[in-house]
Amino acid sequence: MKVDLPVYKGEVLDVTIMDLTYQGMGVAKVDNYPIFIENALPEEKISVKVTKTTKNFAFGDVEKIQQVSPHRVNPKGRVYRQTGIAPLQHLEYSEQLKFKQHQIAELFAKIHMDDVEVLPTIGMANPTQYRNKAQVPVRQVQGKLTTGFFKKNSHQLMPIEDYYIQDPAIDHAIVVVRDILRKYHETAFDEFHHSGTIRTIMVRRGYYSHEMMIVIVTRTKHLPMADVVVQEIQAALPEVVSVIQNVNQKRTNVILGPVNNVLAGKSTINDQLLGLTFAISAPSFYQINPQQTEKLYQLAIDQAGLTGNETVIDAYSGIGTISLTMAQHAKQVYGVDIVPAAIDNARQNADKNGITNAKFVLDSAEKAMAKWAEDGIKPDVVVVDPPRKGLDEAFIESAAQMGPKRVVYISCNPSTLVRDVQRFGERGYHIAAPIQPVDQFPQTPHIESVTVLEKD
Ligand SMILES: C[S@@+](CC[C@H](N)C(=O)[O-])C[C@H]1O[C@@H](n2cnc3c(N)ncnc32)[C@H](O)[C@@H]1O
Repeated sequence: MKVDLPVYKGEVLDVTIMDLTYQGMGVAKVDNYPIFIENALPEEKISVKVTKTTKNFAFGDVEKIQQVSPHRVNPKGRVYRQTGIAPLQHLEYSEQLKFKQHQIAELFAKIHMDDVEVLPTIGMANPTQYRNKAQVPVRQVQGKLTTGFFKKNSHQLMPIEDYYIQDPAIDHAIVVVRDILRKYHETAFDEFHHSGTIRTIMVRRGYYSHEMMIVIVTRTKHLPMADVVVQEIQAALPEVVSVIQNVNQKRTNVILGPVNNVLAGKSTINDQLLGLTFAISAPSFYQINPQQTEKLYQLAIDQAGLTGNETVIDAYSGIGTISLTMAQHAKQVYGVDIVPAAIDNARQNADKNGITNAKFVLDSAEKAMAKWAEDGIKPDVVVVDPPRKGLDEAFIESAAQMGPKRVVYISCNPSTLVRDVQRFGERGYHIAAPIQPVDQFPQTPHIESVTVLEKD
């Protein structure tokens, strides 16, 4: 059935921006029909060109900003917007922090939990150059092996050397590695023909340790001239303690493949968090904003209310960062993660820090939780830090059955947080303190927060 829409593709019209979506796009409405517009801020009056219409909403591009928001700041340039590296960079930082606070509050209000208090977001003094990890695609651009970022919603590589939100030492390393790969005529990955060698360069750098890991992700098992390439990388970048070839032969958007060959140095780098040392391997998760992570973890520790006598479960433990920090204030900690390298690192990290009251299992959190419940483990506190999709319902069921006094929920996605809080609510848990957002991802719309739930 043909639907009459209030706007048509190609139309240019004047609108006022009312709001920002969770992705940081401006929202205007024509007869209640929303148009989502990049690089448009609330209260701005703009001329928008409609680029796409669907039954329920449209997308548009800014043609001209007629009235500029007082909160608009000088962005770094078009490429940064087009690639989505820093989609909120045009919004004053203090407003970004408010935006994140309000996003969480609004999502709770939508499910009629208006009484949930959300505190102002804890931000950074310098909200740029914070990322300790980069994964940049490598493609052939104008006949040359090139590094950069994909244009949004495409696989068109835009060459970039200054990534703005990454540690500048990492930006420098990417250019150095790119030039060495060019010098030895390595070929860039071609997705369309599934040919060429180098798919991605990944760099990790310890914030305190300055140890650097370079991961060269290849489509092929063989990396031509590997010896000289590695020698030159080590000579040019003295901080490098680990060079790894990761082999990913699949036709996939997943960045890392299953095979990691250490080409030089160690398989891990070390870094510190809250005074503990952690070994981190290529496939393991490690928080990307170390300065904010310390604030986040400290909050989680405080909210857990540990006195030294508690049993704690840290589900989605990664390399054991939260588990081991909490183990210093608890009787026993159990951690679980689904990635084998992360659990190897977690066990190694317990030894490294002389911590003997933390036990790690390799499993899915939902299965481990069910087993621990069967084994009669009675945690006082359950800490969860799941990926964006949030918690599995079976996990929540087992957690509630175990009856911990507190659940500390570290969330990187407010939508799934809200859903999971409701599910905990159905099983006798309520929010016990104001939710605290911590800005782990300045210049982007991503929102991290800590929520504490207590048994009714
Ligand atoms: C957001 S990270 C948190 C890691 C850790 N807490 C930290 O702060 O470094 C989420 C972790 O969940 C793990 N993960 C994803 N799905 C899982 C599952 N079903 N069961 C257990 N762990 C899972 C990932 O490997 C990753 O280490």
